[in-house]
Amino acid sequence: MSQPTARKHTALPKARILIEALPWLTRHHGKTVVIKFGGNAMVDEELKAAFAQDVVFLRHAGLRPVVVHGGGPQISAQLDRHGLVSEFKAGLRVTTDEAMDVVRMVLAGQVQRELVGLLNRHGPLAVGMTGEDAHLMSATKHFAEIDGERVDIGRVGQITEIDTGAVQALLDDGRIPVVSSIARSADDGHVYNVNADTAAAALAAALGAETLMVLTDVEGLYADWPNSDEVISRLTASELEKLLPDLASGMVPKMEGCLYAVRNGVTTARVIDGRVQHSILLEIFTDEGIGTMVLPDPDNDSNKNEGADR
Ligand SMILES: Nc1ncnc2c1ncn2[C@@H]1O[C@H](COP(=O)(O)OP(=O)(O)O)[C@@H](O)[C@H]1O
Ligand SMILES: CC(=O)N[C@@H](CCC(=O)OP(=O)(O)O)C(=O)O
Repeated sequence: MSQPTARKHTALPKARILIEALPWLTRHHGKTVVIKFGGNAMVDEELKAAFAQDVVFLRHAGLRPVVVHGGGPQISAQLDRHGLVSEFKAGLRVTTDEAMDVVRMVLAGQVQRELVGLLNRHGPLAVGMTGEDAHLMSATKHFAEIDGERVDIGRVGQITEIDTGAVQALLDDGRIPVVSSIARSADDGHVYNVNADTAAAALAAALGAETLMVLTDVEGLYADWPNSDEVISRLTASELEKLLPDLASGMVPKMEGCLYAVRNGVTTARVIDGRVQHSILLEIFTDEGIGTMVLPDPDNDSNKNEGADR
């Protein structure tokens, strides 16, 4: 006779955990969240599977998650197999026409397919697309700026327009769009390689997303990288803007993207450690968060549309 009572008690902590999440879930019900999964965080099979579980959890909890994925290391490995060297300028890959074919093949044919497969283990949810599909992302050629000089870095694109129609239709249908950061050229028949952080931020702003979450291979934005591992836990758009000139490598497009997002209607942009299992749920369900949170300036009306160059 005592068994049912004992079972009830064992389940009580689980019930409490679910109820603790209730205020967050109520606040975010129906909201769009754009999650950028960086190539450097996609290193381990268990981590990738846990990432997919978190995204599916958000979807079943009533949010509208959109995944934008990277794949920098995977592209570099494939270029290497083709005997092509990888060179980055201002955090962006110098992309020859030959390299562009490899970029497209790896992002759309390999990395995106793998994520779609992992998400669809949980049901008919994920649909992969690139920025080429249904005019999702149009771009023109982007020139890097190095020491005040305009530098040609090949087929790297700067997003000029986003048509969110197809993504919204998928979200309305209960699907999880998984987007590769390749854009169609607005002026010739080519395609462009767009940094995935930049693409995620632009898409988050265009969708009017509540949150942009960027998963990477560090704990967050370090105050004095590489000399110290002190993570900046939260900062405003203006504070971030002051730090931008001192940032290096992959953090440049990431933080420019966060700045653009919060200055164009996204409520928070977060950089979190994708090497930690279930980092998305940890970020959501811990009050202080686990990474770096960028917030709009208290009165951000004057900042509208002054974000990063794109
Ligand atoms: N201030 C900083 N804080 C954290 N990481 C930084 C900083 N400046 C440069 N980095 C570098 O940026 C990298 C993250 O960018 P990137 O390699 O492009 O990751 P992803 O593949 O996730 O987009 C980190 O691994 C680190 O080496
Ligand atoms: C122009 C440019 O640099 N494009 C990136 C696109 C992939 C990407 O951004 O991947 P991560 O998020 O893993 O860095 C590249 O070719 O590596």
